[in-house]
Amino acid sequence: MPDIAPTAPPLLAVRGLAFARNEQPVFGPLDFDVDAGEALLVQGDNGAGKTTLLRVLAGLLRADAGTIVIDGQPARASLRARAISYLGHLPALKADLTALENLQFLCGLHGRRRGQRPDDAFGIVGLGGHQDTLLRQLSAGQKKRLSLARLWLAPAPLWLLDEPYANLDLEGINLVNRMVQAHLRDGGAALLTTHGAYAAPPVRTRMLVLGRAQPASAGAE
Ligand SMILES: Nc1ncnc2c1ncn2[C@@H]1O[C@H](COP(=O)(O)OP(=O)(O)OP(=O)(O)O)[C@@H](O)[C@H]1O
Repeated sequence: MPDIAPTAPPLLAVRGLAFARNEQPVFGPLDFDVDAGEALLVQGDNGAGKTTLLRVLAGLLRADAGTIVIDGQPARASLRARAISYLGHLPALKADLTALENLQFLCGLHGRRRGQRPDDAFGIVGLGGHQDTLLRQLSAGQKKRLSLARLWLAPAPLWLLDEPYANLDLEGINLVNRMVQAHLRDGGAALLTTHGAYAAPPVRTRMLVLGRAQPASAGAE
């Protein structure tokens, strides 16, 4: 008998996923997989449903049809909480806490990767010296960098990144790409929405184009 090694399930498997508002379809039905070590670039025009898709995957909106399976398990709330880190348009940060207090608070909620401390993340995202700055005194780009620090600290393997490049300077854009590369190298996966042409990180990437009459997903390197 040949020795056939069992193959790992995709980190994310989506089948027949559809979402409608007021009976008007926003997207779907969609079928796609994302493997560990892979990025999925979600593209489409304004209003095509990119943010909605990420919010459905994160469990913030309920799908009308379809299944979401994470690492071989149905995506129940407790699994999503462990497995998914969602970076949305609005940073989930508290205006009257300092930058460091925000990270400590979020690590308390979501846990943190082994060996990583909130203090260390400031240097990684280029916010060194801002630990004690109140969140409301940070610029939009600095807030985005703080959200990236939270993402960096989170232990979740599946990153859902909605416009992660927005408000960032060129160095910040490179930072996102380096973070995604390192995360994928560590066996994670990332879904990214973006309008930026520069924004495909140099990693194994699939494309998902929403809002067009064509197959929903196509593989790409
Ligand atoms: N809270 C809401 N209530 C009602 N309709 C909404 C709401 N949010 C989004 N929509 C509608 O759902 C559709 C998809 O919006 P979504 O934000 O997912 O698009 P998107 O592809 O992310 O767009 P963009 O590129 O502009 O960010 C749009 O037609 C939008 O008008």
